[in-house]
Amino acid sequence: MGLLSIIRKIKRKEKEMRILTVGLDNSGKTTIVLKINGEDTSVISPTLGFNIKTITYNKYTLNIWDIGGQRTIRSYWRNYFEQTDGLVWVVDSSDLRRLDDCKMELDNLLKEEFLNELIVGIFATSGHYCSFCFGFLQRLSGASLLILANKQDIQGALTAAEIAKVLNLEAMDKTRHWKIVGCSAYTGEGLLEGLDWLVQDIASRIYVLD
Ligand SMILES: Nc1nc2c(ncn2[C@@H]2O[C@H](COP(=O)(O)OP(=O)(O)OP(=O)(O)O)[C@@H](O)[C@H]2O)c(=O)[nH]1
Ligand SMILES: [Mg+2]
Repeated sequence: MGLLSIIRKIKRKEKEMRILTVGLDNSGKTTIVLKINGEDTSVISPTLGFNIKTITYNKYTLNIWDIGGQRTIRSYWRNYFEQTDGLVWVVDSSDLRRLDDCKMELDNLLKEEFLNELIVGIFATSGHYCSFCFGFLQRLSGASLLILANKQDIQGALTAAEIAKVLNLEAMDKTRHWKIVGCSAYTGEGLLEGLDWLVQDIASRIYVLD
């Protein structure tokens, strides 16, 4: 594949973003995605596989994958990493007992996601110096990471700053683009602020050729 066709390929796809929503079970992933999409959030059940929503946001088409977070199905998360532009990690800020578990799962996820992107990038582009460089540069920092400190409407919930401390986000790999936002899927507070940052960050990171 020549340089021009690579650029064309990138430009054709630039309006689409693949976003993965993950986090422990009961953290509010499905409720958040429904709320963002303007759907009824009153009847929700645990996600046993995944749901996909396609949402038009500004000039972008977002393919949002909402993956079930129960312990027994967490090992399947890695199956969804390929070509992911944005990761949304949802935390139940009121579930203090499970914050250690939450931190451990996030650390594991980031390690796996980074390796996966790197391996895919190398195999998909092997033999082509230019495309290797593009793939490598695009993926170097891994997906943009938005952490949603959900359920801020519950009394006693930790703030976004407190969650950031517990998850030790400042110690994260410096190449990773991340942001934490406090939100409530019930009131809608914080959701658009988070989504806005994510979409802008992906756009500036991936579509550098625009
Ligand atoms: N108070 C409050 N409850 C919430 C909020 N978001 C979600 N919930 C509730 O938390 C529970 C779990 O929400 P889900 O959206 O199913 O959580 P999930 O992360 O998709 O769970 P899994 O699919 O099992 O991984 C439901 O009873 C929701 O109504 C929130 O912002 N505030
Ligand atoms: Mg769910």
